[in-house]
Order: sequence, then C-alpha cells, then structure tokens
Amino acid sequence: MKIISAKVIVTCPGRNFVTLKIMTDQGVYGIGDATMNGREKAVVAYLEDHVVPCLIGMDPRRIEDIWQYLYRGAYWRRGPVTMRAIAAVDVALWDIKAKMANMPLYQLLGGRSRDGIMVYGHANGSDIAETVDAVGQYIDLGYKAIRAQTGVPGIKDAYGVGRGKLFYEPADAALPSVTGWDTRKALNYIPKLFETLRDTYGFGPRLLHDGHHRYTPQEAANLAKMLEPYQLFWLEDVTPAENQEAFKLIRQHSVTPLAVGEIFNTIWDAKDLIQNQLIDYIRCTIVSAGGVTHLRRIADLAALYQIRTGSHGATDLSPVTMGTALHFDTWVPNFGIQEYMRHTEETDAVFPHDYRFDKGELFCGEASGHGVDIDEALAAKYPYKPAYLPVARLEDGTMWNW
Ligand SMILES: O=C(O)C(=O)C[C@H](O)[C@H](O)CO
Ligand SMILES: [Mg+2]
Repeated sequence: MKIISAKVIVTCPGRNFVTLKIMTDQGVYGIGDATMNGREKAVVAYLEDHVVPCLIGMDPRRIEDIWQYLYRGAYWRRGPVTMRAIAAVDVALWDIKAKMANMPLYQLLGGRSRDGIMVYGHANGSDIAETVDAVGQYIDLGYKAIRAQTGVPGIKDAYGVGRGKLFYEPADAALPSVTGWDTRKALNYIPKLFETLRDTYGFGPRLLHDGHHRYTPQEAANLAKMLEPYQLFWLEDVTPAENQEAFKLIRQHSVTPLAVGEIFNTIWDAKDLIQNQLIDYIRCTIVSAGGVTHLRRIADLAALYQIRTGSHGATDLSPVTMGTALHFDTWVPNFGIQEYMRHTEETDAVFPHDYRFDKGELFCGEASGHGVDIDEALAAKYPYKPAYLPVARLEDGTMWNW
C-alpha cells in the first residue's frame, strides 16, 4: 500500500482552517487538521514544501515509522509549526488505518472506556450579571461544566469576552487588535463572579476559569487561593508555563485544581509539570501535540500521576481535531473533560461529521475512521482571510501576554 498524493486545503468558513488530505493507491483517503490560529500559512508551507514530497510512495500503514521520520528526521524538532504538520499527517494516517480496518478510531486505540464525553462550554458577559446569565443559559442547554469569563470594569476587551454571551471568537481582525489588561482590577473582580455563580446556581455545575497566561506566579497563587471557596473544576493557564517552577509557588498556596497545556507541543513541555505533580489536568490536544500517536504518550505519562486529560477544543481547531479528540476521549482511561466551543453552521457544513451533542456530552460516531470529512467544493467557496488573535497591553502601553 502506498501514499500516491497529498494536498493541503485552506478554507475560511467563518475562520481559517488548514486540512491535509492523504490519498492512497487503494482509494482510501485520510484527513488531518493542521490549523494554527493566526499563523496558518506557516504550516501550509511546511507541509507543502517539506512534508508532502517525502510522503509520496510511503506505506501509510507505518504510522509510527512515519511519525519518527518526520520528528527525528527533520533534525529541527518540536515547535508549533512542526508538530502541527506532524499531527496532520498522523491523524490522516490513523483515519486511513481505521477505515481499512472498518472500525471507528476509538476501537483501534483500545476500545471504549466510557459512553459520553463530558464537555465544557464557554459562557461570557461584559460584567458579572451578564456572565451569570450566560452560565444559566448553558445550564439550561444541559451542560454539566461551564467556563465563565467576565469583562472587568476598566479593562478594555478582557480575555474571553465578546461576540454574544454564548460565543467567543478572538481572531477577529486582519491585523491584531489591541486589548487591555490590569491584574489588580481582575483580582478584585473575578472572585466576585464565582461567589455570585455559587450563590445563584449552587455547587452542582462544574465551573472553570481561564487565566490565559496573564498573572505572575504570586498573583496566580493569590487568585487560586481566593477562588478556593468556590471549588473550581480547574483554573487554566493562570501563569505562563515557560518557567514551570512558577507552578510550585501556586501549589504551595492553594488546592484549586490547575490545568495547562493548550500551547504545549510535546511530552517534553509537559514532563516536569506532570512528574512534579504541579498540575491536575493536561490540556494538550491532537493538532498541537503531534497527533494521536504523541498525545497518547502524554496521556499515559499523566496517568501515572493521576493527572487527567482536558483537551483544548476552541473553534480554531477544526472539526477534524474535534472528531479525532472525541475518539481519543472515548478511549483514554484518564479522561477528564473536553472543551467544546461550537463551530458555525458554515464550518460544520464544510466538515461533515458524525459526532453529536446531547445533554452536556459529546458522542463520537461509529463510522470507520475518525468520522470527519471535508467537502472540497464547498471549502473552495471560502478563501483564506487574514485573521489574527489580539495582543494585550497594560494601561501604560507595556506589552503583556495575550
Ligand atoms: O480555549 C481556550 O482555552 C483558549 O484559551 C483559546 C485560545 O485563546 C485560542 O485557541 C487561541 O487560538
Ligand atoms: Mg485556554
């Protein structure tokens, strides 16, 4: 069996997605996601110029060997571009293997560990009252877990807020828009949000919050400690993870569960945090962390320390990543939760899929492969549009972490 061709498809049905389609001499094809929000074309070039030519003639059944070829063979290892390109190939090859075996992907991974995949949705509002109302709407929709982000008085476009209470789409401009940040204001406001949420809805709903890399280690520890009475499911990316020692400080001061990993690319990014038990959830997902082959290794390492998964599932990851993640979640023994921001109708039409939502859970389908396809004719109607994530600046103009 041989790979005879591979093509990279860029489409923008509301937002940009990069998809790799690998064709074989037996007529079976596989699809992988290679989307990197705001840097899409870097991955397109990496795939088209440096990966696709090497794939032609290879045996698509040799998933592990092709993974090692692309990782070790490139010499320049790791990084978001390389690992997304590897992920796209890996997912397309797992799709092919599962189709050849006439099985849904989760069966190939080891079979079902659970029936439904608990997801969390994104509630937001311009202030506490609006956010509390949005959380209520999610509860009414059947969600068991909800991420709550609020606008903060005095902060221009605080992270996680905008475009209606149930949707949030940050990559909104042809050049990065400028948002604001002020930790002192956030620390005075965010605990009140969670106090109000618990007063209003009790302790039944699982509540999550994303710090989006904004706090210093001391500020992060302070926030985690202040949020303790409200029993969060997790506090995410509360401080940047380049310096992982910082998480020790947070841990010393709080038992609020910590989650991190959406910008990690390999097990090497996660290893120390996992082995030192400084986090509770590892949030790497298929597209950013080298596909199914590599994510499985990260999850297995995490399992040794009772750390659970919490796949990133923002809308900048295509339905191909979502579908594949759901097969992974259906199998992985140490599953925690899956993020779920719903894609637009246009996106869902370009990527026909068989996963479905019901009462706070997603369910992967039983079609062979990962269950997601691409309608190329429809995709061609939505050409690439430059769209960037915002940047963040402090009040005095200093650049901060977005
Ligand atoms: O979904 C999340 O938790 C995010 O933090 C979303 C990210 O900002 C987004 O995926 C960046 O592209
Ligand atoms: Mg996040």
